[in-house]
Amino acid sequence: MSFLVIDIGNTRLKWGLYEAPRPGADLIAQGAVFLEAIDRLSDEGWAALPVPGRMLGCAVAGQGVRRRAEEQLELWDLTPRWVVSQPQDAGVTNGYEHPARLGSDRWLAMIGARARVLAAGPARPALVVMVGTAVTVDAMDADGRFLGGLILPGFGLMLQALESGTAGLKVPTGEVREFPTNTSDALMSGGTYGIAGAIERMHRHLLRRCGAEPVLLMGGGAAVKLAPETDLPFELVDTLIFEGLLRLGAQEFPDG
Ligand SMILES: Nc1ncnc2c1ncn2[C@@H]1O[C@H](COP(=O)(O)OP(=O)(O)O)[C@@H](O)[C@H]1O
Ligand SMILES: CC(C)(COP(=O)(O)O)[C@@H](O)C(=O)NCCC(=O)O
Ligand SMILES: [K+]
Repeated sequence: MSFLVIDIGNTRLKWGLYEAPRPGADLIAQGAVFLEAIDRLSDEGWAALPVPGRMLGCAVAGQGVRRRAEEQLELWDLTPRWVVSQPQDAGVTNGYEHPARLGSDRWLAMIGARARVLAAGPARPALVVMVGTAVTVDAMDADGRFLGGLILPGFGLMLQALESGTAGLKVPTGEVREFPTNTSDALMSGGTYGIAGAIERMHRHLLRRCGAEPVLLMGGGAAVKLAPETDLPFELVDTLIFEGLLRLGAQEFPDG
């Protein structure tokens, strides 16, 4: 039975239709829309899709946005199910003080990352970086224990904050330069190196804590902007959250 996965972030809703709720299942179709366009999904992106049999999603953009997505899901006879971060699931242990307060997108990305690490060989620590509206840098040890993570503003939010909080920083988009010599480049380089620096810092913390080189996995809409400035070896994976949803989906819907 086909399986619809949905990831609602603070900028865009990403969706994917898989052939079954099972890790490694074939992706039949996928798409992404800005939150403003959610209300058109049933008329546009979803209109011609084969009817999904099951659905599982995560939503960190608030109740109102989630409800708008649920209205679009009425196109089909589906029960919407949304993931809440658990103390432990799918081989990952949640070290947050209040496990349910961890963003469900982060939780799913770590579940997806854990499966990837184990599939690639002997267990290793992992650094899971999601570059979206916000940037999260989450550390997981070789036993699948989430140790803790950082939250930073993403590219858009950093620039918006600087633009609205100052008189002299309303400038066109710049380039990343080692030694920026104009305002545009200074802003773009500051944001990029700010995020890259946080990743390097957390990588160091994790290496020190675990005594083993972590795998660095990066995803999210703006991960490609960061990739050229990341000196550490990394892997770009845009489907980490979907992979987490497939794993949880396989548990939730064991007979497909
Ligand atoms: N099509 C696009 N147009 C403009 N910016 C984009 C686009 N896709 C991704 N981005 C960048 O990625 C960020 C959002 O990534 P996304 O993964 O959709 O975030 P979220 O999960 O928070 O909704 C934006 O802040 C922007 O920098
Ligand atoms: C950190 C986030 C805002 C990231 O959201 P995104 O950039 O994917 O839109 C989201 O995961 C969230 O609201 N988390 C809850 C707080 C926490 O994880 O501690
Ligand atoms: K994010």
